[in-house]
Amino acid sequence: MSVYYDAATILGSESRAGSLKSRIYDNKLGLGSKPTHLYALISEAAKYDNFLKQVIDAANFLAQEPKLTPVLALLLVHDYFFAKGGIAASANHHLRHAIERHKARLQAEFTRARLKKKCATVEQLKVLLLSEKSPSHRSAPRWIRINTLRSTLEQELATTFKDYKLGAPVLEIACAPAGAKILAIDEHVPDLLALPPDANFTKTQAYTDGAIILQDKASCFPAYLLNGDPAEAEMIEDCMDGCAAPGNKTTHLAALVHLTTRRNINIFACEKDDRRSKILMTMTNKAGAGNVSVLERQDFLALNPQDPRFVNVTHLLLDPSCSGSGILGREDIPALALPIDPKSQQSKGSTPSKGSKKRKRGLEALVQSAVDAVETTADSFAEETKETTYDLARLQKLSILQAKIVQHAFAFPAATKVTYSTCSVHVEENEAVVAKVLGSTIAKSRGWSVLKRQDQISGLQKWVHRGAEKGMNTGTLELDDEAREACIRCHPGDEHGTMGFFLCGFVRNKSDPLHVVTSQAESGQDEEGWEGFDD
Ligand SMILES: C[S@@+](CC[C@H](N)C(=O)[O-])C[C@H]1O[C@@H](n2cnc3c(N)ncnc32)[C@H](O)[C@@H]1O
Repeated sequence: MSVYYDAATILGSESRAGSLKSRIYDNKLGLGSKPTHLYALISEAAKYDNFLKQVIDAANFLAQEPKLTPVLALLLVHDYFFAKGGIAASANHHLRHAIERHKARLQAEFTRARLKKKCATVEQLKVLLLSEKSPSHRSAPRWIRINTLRSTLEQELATTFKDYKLGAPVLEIACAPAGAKILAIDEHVPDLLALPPDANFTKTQAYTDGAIILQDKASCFPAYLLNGDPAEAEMIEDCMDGCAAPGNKTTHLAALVHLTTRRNINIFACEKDDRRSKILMTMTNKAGAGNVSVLERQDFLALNPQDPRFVNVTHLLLDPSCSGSGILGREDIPALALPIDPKSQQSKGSTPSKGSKKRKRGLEALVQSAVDAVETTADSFAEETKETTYDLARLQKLSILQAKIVQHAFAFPAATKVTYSTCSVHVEENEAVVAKVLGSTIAKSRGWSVLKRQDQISGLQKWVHRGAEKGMNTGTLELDDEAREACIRCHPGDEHGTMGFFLCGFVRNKSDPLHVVTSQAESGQDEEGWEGFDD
């Protein structure tokens, strides 16, 4: 069976549940094509669908080809013009003939449409078409953090990325094909690179050695904010990552504190889920983060802040479970703009799947590691799961849990700095949580306040997107301007090429005599109690 028929089956109306990747790799449809080939064909065709539809409609040949459906035509014409090897079918295959019979007309319409777009080459055309896609369809760069526990930026630029041209704009990189040798050194976070979205580095030595880590730019903000500038970082004693798996932020923090002169900083990494605890162990070992102590299957809320092990914990990083609404849907089954079908006299778009309630970003793929995965194995170690439906009740439940986690962190006796982050775009999980914890008894009694913008590490001070405007906050929990300005937001799919993300830092002035530590606060007993919460 041809890859084109298989792709059409996946995109067909009967087979739309689940993510694109799961549809391909679960192979419940009995498809015979190589998964890598299928995935590449569908995701590439989806990038240029509007243009291809226009060319096919103008060439107007579908009525003469009874075996060509609009989906098949789009996929075949994509490969005819854009794939390196052209149409992937033998010289006498009927699908190839169905396109080649009309090649003069197709070529003329393709050239006309390309020139109308003022593009001298097909490569220029591809870049332009990608940049024209709406933000939700636009790719974000592949962000790569250099793990300074294993390597340096200079070393990686001279080896893994030695053929790459530096300094391309992020938008150009986000639109570049996998093979484009361009990259940018990030302007906000040190040791972070932007590369073309589909570039695959999982087969490189650097990846195998843990010298490079695939991590979204926004996900690098929390550890960078928590660590602060070099002078401030010298004040760090022990750290706690309360919700750590798979460990991207934990290993980033480990790398940052390693740059201080203090050699005995311990990072406790707490993870309540059994399977994710194992991933966390794997990740910290691979990254060479020897200063991380993993607390396996440990609920952060069940930790006693007074435990003598945590007496020196000064810095806490909190990145709890959230709705994942900021995660860019790389895996979604694309809704293709299809050519007009003269046989049915109507043009049908393929509607995106409402899909399963929870879309795992690849933990399944970890288990089925034998599968010939297209995407990187690192994507299997997803930081968060994206939920596809949100209702207010669910968001409020998450919000309560998130606020409890932050308030629990406030109770650690030596704590002076806490970061709270989510990959959610919802105010309920973000500014509303900040407002709630600032108003809590424990925050007031222990002197916790927001880490003001002017006191943030320079790269994040200059980050433009701050907390949601007044009036967007929910209920009575409004933040004042200073607190709103202290919040950091990343908007998914904008020109910065990040996922949707939220971050807020909190600091405590230990020496302030006004903030007498009450025994109630020290033991973590806020008026709401600490019974724990299961989401
Ligand atoms: C958003 S993910 C963390 C991603 C991680 N910070 C990273 O950068 O790789 C949230 C994790 O926290 C864990 N978690 C949620 N609530 C927890 C709790 N109360 N105690 C410990 N772990 C928790 C979840 O199982 C999940 O693995």
